[in-house]
Order: sequence, then structure tokens, then C-alpha cells
Amino acid sequence: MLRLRTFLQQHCDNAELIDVIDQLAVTCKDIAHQLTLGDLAGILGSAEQENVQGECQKKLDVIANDLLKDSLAALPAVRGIASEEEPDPVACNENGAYLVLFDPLDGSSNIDINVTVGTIFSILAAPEGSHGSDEAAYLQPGNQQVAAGYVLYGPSTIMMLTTGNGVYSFTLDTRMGEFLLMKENIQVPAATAEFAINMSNQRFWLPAMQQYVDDLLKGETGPLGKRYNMRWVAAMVAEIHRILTRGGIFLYPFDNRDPAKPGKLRLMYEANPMSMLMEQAGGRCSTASEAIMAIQPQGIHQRVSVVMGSAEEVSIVEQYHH
Ligand SMILES: O=P(O)(O)OC[C@H]1O[C@](O)(COP(=O)(O)O)[C@@H](O)[C@@H]1O
Ligand SMILES: [Mg+2]
Ligand SMILES: [Mg+2]
Repeated sequence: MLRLRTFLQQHCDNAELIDVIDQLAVTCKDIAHQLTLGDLAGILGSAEQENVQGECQKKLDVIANDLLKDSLAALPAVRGIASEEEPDPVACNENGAYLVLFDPLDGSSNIDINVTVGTIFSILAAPEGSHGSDEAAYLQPGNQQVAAGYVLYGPSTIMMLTTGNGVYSFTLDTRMGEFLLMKENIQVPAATAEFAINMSNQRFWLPAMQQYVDDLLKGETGPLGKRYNMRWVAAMVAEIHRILTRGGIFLYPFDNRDPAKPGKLRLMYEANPMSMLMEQAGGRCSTASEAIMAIQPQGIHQRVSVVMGSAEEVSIVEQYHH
């Protein structure tokens, strides 16, 4: 079985990009190890502080962020990083070719209950002459990503990766400490009857989204004409992994619970990298009215409405919004 680094050497002609992806994998092995130890390593619970988005940080949010920040900063190929847990971008190496954006620990509310979490990453080319602490350098639409992926920490640790040429999965063999290639050119089925949405927010959505979900719940007797199943893991990485494995639709639409936060998920280090994976696997991604990866970002922590997964189902949601 092919090791990640060997795979990268065969599929990617840029040595610096290989270094960045390899370093992400090495650090995520560390995070996976911390998660395996859990309570034994004293990593559970709250860090008793808030991040820039006003969300309470878990100890592991901070630990994972520091591991990724420190290891990437040490790499000559990285000009700067931006993270969910850092208020501003952090400059790394002046001559680095890449900017790395990440959600160090996705699904934070799952940490303390020993349920799946993940790390999401997006890699952009550093614009010529830009500085790693300059937010404007990062504000590139998702369709300019050089590579994107996630690492899922579940019963096994899995990296899903795209460098713009299909989607590949690697499983961490903990006996040898290597990610090994398991699946190539992953494809998402075009049709589905499985959805994932936090139903408790229904009354806060736009009327079109409420109507779609009402119709979907009517099953085979409703206008959509089929019986749907529902799943909600409360970690985007796990939902997207399920969809990349067997199809489905994931929705975290805009809502009016809190006018300051019309959407929950972040464009640059959650929605964009997941969109690149999904589109590379033949799925579709949308805000319900426009393509996520075409959005010109205004800020690194910008939030966005997310509808992604099996192509036909995403198109149905868009039709409700037209
Ligand atoms: O609290 P809810 O509505 O279940 O939200 C779950 C969503 O929030 C997130 O956990 C947000 O990510 P973070 O844990 O990185 O803040 C998503 O992974 C997930 O889809
Ligand atoms: Mg997240
Ligand atoms: Mg997070």
C-alpha cells in the first residue's frame, strides 16, 4: 500500500506543496494520538476562554491549533497561516509559497463525549509580494485553492485529500505511523435520500429552506416523492465523510437566531475546503443561491450558508430558493 508521501511524490510535481501536506499529516497524527489518550492526557474540557468568534474554546481546540501553527510555521514553504482559533493571520516564512488555513478541531462539542471530530485544511498560493500577516492575501475565492482536505478522527483516522485532480483517502496505520492510500477517485452518487441538518433551527431558516425540509419530511407522499433518512453527527467532517462515502446532503443554512451570526460555518476554512473535495468527487456545493467557491471573501472568519452533497439534491434545494 502506498504511503502518503510516496503518493504525493507521484501525483504532485511541487516539492513545497508536498512538504506542506506531509507536515499537516504529521501534525494530525499527533492530534489523533492526543485524542486517543483523551482524559489520560488531561485534554478534555473547556479552556475557559473564548475565540475571536465569541465561542468557548475547548482545551483541545487550543492544543490542536498550537500544534498546527507551530509545525507549519517551522516549514519554509509556509508564508502564513489563518485559523479558526487565531483572531488574525500569522506570518511564518517570508519566502514561503503557500498560505494554510485550517479549522484545527471541527465538531468541538463532540470532544468531551468521545465522538468523531476532525481537522479541516485549505491551501492557497501566497500572492507575490504579500506578507503572511496580511489578511488581504488570504481573501481568495475557493476556486483558487491549490489543495484541500480533512483528517477525521473516528474509530480510525482518515485523511481525505484533493490537489485538484480527484479525491483520495488515506487511513492512518497506527502500527507503523503512516497514512496509507486506501481509495482513489472517490465519487459521490448524484441522487440521495439521506439528509443532515440541525432540525432544531427550522423556525429560524428562510421560508424557502423551511418549505424544502417540510416537503422532504413528507417522504414518498410529498412533492419530492421519496422517503428520506436523517443523520446528524454535529461535526461537519463526519457529515461530509459520510456523504463522500455513500452520498447525501448536508445543510447548515443561514438562520436568524443571532443577527450577528447569520450562518454558523466559516467560508475559508470549513465551507471552501469541503466544497473543493465535494466538487472534485462530482458533488455540488451552494449557499442555496450561489456557488460557495465563487464567493469573493471579505474576511478570514466570514460565515456562509452551506448546502452540499449529491448533485441532484443540491439542485433541488436551489430550485426552492429561485
Ligand atoms: O451545534 P450544531 O448546530 O449541532 O452545529 C454543529 C456544526 O458546528 C460545527 O461543529 C462547527 O465547527 P467547530 O466545532 O469547528 O466550531 C460543525 O462541525 C457542525 O456541523
Ligand atoms: Mg468547524
Ligand atoms: Mg473548530
